[in-house]
Amino acid sequence: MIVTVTPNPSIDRTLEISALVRGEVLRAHGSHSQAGGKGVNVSRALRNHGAATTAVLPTGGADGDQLITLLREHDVNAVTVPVAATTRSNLTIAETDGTTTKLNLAGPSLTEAEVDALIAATDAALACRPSWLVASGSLPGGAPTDLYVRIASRAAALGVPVALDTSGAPLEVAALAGSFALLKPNHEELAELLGRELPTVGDVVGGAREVLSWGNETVLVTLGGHGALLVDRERSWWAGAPRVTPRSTVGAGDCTLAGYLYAESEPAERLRRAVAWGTAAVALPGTIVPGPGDVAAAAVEVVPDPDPALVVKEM
Ligand SMILES: Nc1ncnc2c1ncn2[C@@H]1O[C@H](COP(=O)(O)OP(=O)(O)OP(=O)(O)O)[C@@H](O)[C@H]1O
Ligand SMILES: O=P(O)(O)OC[C@@]1(O)O[C@H](CO)[C@@H](O)[C@@H]1O
Repeated sequence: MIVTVTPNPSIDRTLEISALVRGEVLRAHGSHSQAGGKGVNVSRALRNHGAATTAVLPTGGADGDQLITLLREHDVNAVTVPVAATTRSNLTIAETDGTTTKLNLAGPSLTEAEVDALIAATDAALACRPSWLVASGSLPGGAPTDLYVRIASRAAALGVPVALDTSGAPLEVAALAGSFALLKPNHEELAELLGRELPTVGDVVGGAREVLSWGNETVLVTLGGHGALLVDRERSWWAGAPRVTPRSTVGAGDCTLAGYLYAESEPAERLRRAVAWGTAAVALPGTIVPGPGDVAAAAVEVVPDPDPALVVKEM
C-alpha cells in the first residue's frame, strides 16, 4: 500500500490545439478533464498498475465535488478532507508538435483547522503502515511552508519512508530538514534549490550528493526528454528511453515517481521502471496516466555511474 498526500490538488483541464498564437481566437480539436495534482497522479498511475494506494487530499466547492467524481471514475481510493474554498482547475494547452503550456492557479487557501484536518487524515492513512508516503505538489495558501516536514516526522515515528516531490520554498525547507527517503526534483528544481546551473551529469550528481549530505537518502532527478538520474551516497545511475513524440508532458514526473515506488527492486531496475512509466506518460494526452499495456521497460537503457563530463541536454 502506498499513501499519497496532495495538499493542493486540481482538476486538470486540457485543450488540444494545432498551435498557440497569442491574441487570436483558436479552436480546440480536443479537450479532457482529469483528476490532477502530483500525489493524485501518483495514486492514479499506481492504481492503473493494480497497486494498492490511497490518495489523501482536500476538496471544496463544486469543482471539489467534480474532483471526487473524477477520482471515482479513475477508480482511485481517496480520503477527501472537506474545505470551504473551491478546489482549483489547472489548464494545459497541448499543441500538435508536443509543446505543452501549463497555467496553474494558486488554489484555495485553507484555514488552520483545515490544515490540521488534512494532517489528521494523513495520520489515519499512515496507521496501516504503508510501504511509502508520497508528499507531492505545491502548498495551498494557509499551509505552513514546513507542512511536509511535519508530515514526514509523523511518518518517521511509524517507520514509514517518505518520498517528496515539491518545488520552491517547501522543497528548500524540507530538503534542508533532511528527513526524506527520496526526493524527486526535476533538473530545474534541483538547480533552483542549489542556486546554481547544473549543466553536466557530474554537476547534477554532485548537487544531489549535497542534498544527501543534509540527511536525505536518495535523489531521483528527472531530466525531461533527457531521462533521469538516480543518486545515492555510493552510486549513481542514468536511464533514458528511445525518443517519443510527446502528446502531453503533464504528470510525467509523477508517473516516473510512481514507477520507482511501485515495487521493491534493485536501484537500477527501479530507475528503469521509473523512466519507462514517465516516457509512457508523455505519449498520452492530457494528464492520462499509463497502464501496463503502455509501458516498455525493456526499451529503457540504464547506465551505472554515468560519465560526469556528459552534458545533460545532449543525452
Ligand atoms: N519530452 C520528453 N520526451 C520523452 N520523455 C520525456 C519528455 N519529457 C519528460 N519525459 C519523461 O518523463 C520523465 C519526467 O519528466 P520531467 O523531468 O519533465 O518531470 P517533471 O518536471 O517532474 O514533470 P511534471 O511536474 O509535469 O510531472 C523524464 O524523466 C522522462 O523519462
Ligand atoms: O501547482 P503544483 O502543485 O506544483 O502542480 C500541479 C500540477 O501541475 O502537477 C501535476 C503534474 O505534475 C498536475 O496534475 C497539476 O496540475
